[in-house]
Amino acid sequence: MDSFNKQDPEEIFDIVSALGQGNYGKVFKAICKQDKKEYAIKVMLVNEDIFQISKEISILQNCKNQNIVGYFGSFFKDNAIWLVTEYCEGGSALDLIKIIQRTFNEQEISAILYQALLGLQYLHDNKKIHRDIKAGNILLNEKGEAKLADFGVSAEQIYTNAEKQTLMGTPYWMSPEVLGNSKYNNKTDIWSLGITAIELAEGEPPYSHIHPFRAMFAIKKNPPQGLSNPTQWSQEFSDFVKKCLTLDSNQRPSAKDLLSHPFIKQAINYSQYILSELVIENQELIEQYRQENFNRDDDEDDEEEEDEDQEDEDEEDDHYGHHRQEDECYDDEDEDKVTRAKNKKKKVCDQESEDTENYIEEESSTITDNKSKSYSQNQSSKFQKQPKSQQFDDEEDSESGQYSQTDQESQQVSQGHLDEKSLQQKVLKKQQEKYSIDSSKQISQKERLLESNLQQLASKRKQDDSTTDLKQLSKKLNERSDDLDQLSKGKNNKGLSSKSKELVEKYSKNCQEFNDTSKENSEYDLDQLGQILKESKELKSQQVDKQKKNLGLQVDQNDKNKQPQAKQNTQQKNENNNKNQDGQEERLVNKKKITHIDELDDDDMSQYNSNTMVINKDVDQPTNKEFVECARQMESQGMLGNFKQDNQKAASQKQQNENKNQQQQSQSKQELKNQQLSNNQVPVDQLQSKLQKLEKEMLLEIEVIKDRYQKKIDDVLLNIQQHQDPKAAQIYQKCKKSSTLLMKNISEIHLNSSLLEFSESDLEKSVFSQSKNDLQLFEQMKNKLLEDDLKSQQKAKEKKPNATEQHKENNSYPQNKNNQKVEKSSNDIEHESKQTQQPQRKKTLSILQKMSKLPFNFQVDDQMMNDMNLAEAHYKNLENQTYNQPQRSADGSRLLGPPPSQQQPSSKKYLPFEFAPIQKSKDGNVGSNEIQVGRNVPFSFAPILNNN
Ligand SMILES: Nc1ncnc2c1ncn2[C@@H]1O[C@H](COP(=O)(O)OP(=O)(O)OP(=O)(O)O)[C@@H](O)[C@H]1O
Repeated sequence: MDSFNKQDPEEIFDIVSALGQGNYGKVFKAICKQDKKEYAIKVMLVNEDIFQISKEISILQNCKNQNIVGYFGSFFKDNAIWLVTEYCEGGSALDLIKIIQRTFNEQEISAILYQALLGLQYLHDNKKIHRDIKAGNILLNEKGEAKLADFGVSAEQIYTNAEKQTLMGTPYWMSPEVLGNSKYNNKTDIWSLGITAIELAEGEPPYSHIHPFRAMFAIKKNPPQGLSNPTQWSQEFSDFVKKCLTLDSNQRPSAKDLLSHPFIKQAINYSQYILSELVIENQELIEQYRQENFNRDDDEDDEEEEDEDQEDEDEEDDHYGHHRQEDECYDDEDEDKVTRAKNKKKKVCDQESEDTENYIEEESSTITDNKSKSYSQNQSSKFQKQPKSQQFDDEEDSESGQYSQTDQESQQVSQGHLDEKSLQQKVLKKQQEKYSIDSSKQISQKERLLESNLQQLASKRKQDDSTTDLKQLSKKLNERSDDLDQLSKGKNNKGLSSKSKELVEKYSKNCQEFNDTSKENSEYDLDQLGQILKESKELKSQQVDKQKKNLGLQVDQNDKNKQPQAKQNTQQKNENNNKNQDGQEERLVNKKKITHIDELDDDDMSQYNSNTMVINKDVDQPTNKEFVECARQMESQGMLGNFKQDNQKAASQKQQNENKNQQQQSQSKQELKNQQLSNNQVPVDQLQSKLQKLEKEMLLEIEVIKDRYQKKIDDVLLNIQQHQDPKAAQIYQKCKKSSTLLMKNISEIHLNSSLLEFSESDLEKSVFSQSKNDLQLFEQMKNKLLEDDLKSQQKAKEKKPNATEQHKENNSYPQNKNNQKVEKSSNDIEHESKQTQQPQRKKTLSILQKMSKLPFNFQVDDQMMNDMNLAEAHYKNLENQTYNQPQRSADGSRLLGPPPSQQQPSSKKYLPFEFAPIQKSKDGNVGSNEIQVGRNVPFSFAPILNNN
């Protein structure tokens, strides 16, 4: 009694709430009036075993370790012992499993077991055996410390019974050596720790589905070897459990050994952190759980007072409890009843059950008196109604299974009950006081809890639902617009760089991902989508017109007319709808929401498509093969719907047409490509086809989304209208909200789409300006050649009079050496002129040839066309002149044909016939003799004459 504090504990502590109910008494949370710290007080009724309890307490007093629950003192009041220990905010590991409604994960398990092992190591080093290791006896606090508790009683029992091989502990956690009545040592705690590991992982110890008494024999006969389903767990964990459950206790590793097991070693760094988080995170739930339990226990106690029989049944239901005295009068029927009532899953086969039953019969008679005694002693009744003195004194009654109480004992029990009852009432009163004082605090706490729950829910939702996907998507699309930026830069640098190619591929991938993610999100706002599509369509149409104008192309009036036509169609459709649905006004009002989305039906989409494509229609459309491939990809993702069929039809038709043209085109395309490459020009077709493919993909995406929108919104509206379904209305609202995000992404698509167009237009401009440059170059060269030509003409004129004179003098083409000389010198001049002009001509013509094959229907200006036509005509004329002019024989007596070298003038091959249609002169003659050399004809194109 010396070890007990003589003071009245109620003067020292304020009991604030109940923490739990153990087999030996209730545990309360108390605040020390002096230091204002929180403590846990276990209130146990005592009897003449008080000396033994004080011995236990003294042992507890000697245990000072971070992983053993701290002891602060004990009080004796009203036949009850108040055991004051440190308060652990998290309660027991078993409590936590119930609170968080899940078993622990491996990290958490290793964290708990690591610290439990530290506690065990301390105990074992101090020659103590806990003997009741289980999840319910491992307490956790906010600091993340795990502490072994409830060992006080065990410690006492160690002293008194260890030498006698006493049956101690809680059946499911008991080691085979304890159950086998053989000598045991601290390794029994290791076994129990192994079972605890299973309990933490699976929620229950092995054999928990059968009655504790039967389980004892089952364990002995067929000891558990490890986790039920080791493949679900890591090898380390599985191995750890196996090692703990080594049958031969000598071979079983010690706490120290296990502290260096890989499964435990890994927890050294995170153990406290993880557990602290677990406790803090669930603090509110823990409080709630305690409160509920306290109220429930209180109710149960009231019922027990009213009905003793009921109380006995409650004791039978003590499934996880220690052995009870009633075990001696164990009744198979009762046990079956309990087992059935528990409705536990059957892990052990029937054969085993039968075996165990037989075993019970055999073995129960062999349990020693001593064992029975200690067994009974350990199994004091749940609410302490069975005084320990009787457990020891009334052996006969215990063994025969008779439960009898003397009046005196009944008095004690009732007194005990009263004490406990009054204490509870006090607690309740205190709680009420506290709650009334702190009611506002409580409310705000609850609000906070609610708020944090909502936040958690929201953040979970955020993670779970597709809004996250949309956010990611938006990010990706943003990236994509950067990509396109870079792409256009790449383009300006002439040709698709590998980087650009990479970007295009990346973009396609993004599109793909967009499709995937948007598929999951079915809550779109059709209204807004429709609006955006409409705007985008208009914008695009404007852009197209502008670009066409810039390029000197005619704006397709049909295109302009198409849109209003589509609108007219839709309006017509709507009007019809209205007519058909006369008398259903309400529905019409709502239907409008859909109908103006109907405006963006297939008509508009195809219009939209044609608008976006018109600029490229003569250039290099993506092949149908590519298109079909794209459609196929989307189909494989189940995204095409009706759109697919239409497009497939269109695609196959297009394919047929294209096949016809393909052969013709491919040759010229290849030529153009080669030329472009050789001239270091933009490989326009490559770029164009890529860009168009991207554009197509985007349009498909939009179409798919639009379809899905329509269906969803239709459904929802129908529900609202027809069934007045409030849930549908809610969904609709939700739909509206979530659509904002989606719209952002759709706008992104359009933004990018515009970007794409802009880059197309950039491309065109760049080609156009390049062509312009070429034109200027051409002009410069032409002028220079003209100048040169005039100069050489001038020169020729200066020298020609002699020749002419001589020619006049020698009308009959005499064989005159001088004459010949003169002729030769004239020819020389012409040849000189030809030689200087030829490279320049070559260059000019190559430019013209290049230009003739330029994309985008490049148009040659009038002046240039005129020049070229004149050049051609002049050439023809000269050719005729040359061929028609009679040559004279060397003696001048007869006319000869043109020399072989001039029969096919070499300059002919330079003429750009391909692109310069022959322009007839005013009189309708082409290349007539009327055209005079050196007057209207650009001299550069005139073939050099050999005026022999
Ligand atoms: N120091 C403590 N801090 C916080 N809660 C505690 C503390 N001690 C006990 N509890 C709570 O009280 C409950 C009852 O504890 P107690 O040790 O009396 O019983 P038990 O371990 O559940 O059963 P048994 O009596 O079989 O050992 C525990 O489950 C735990 O939730």
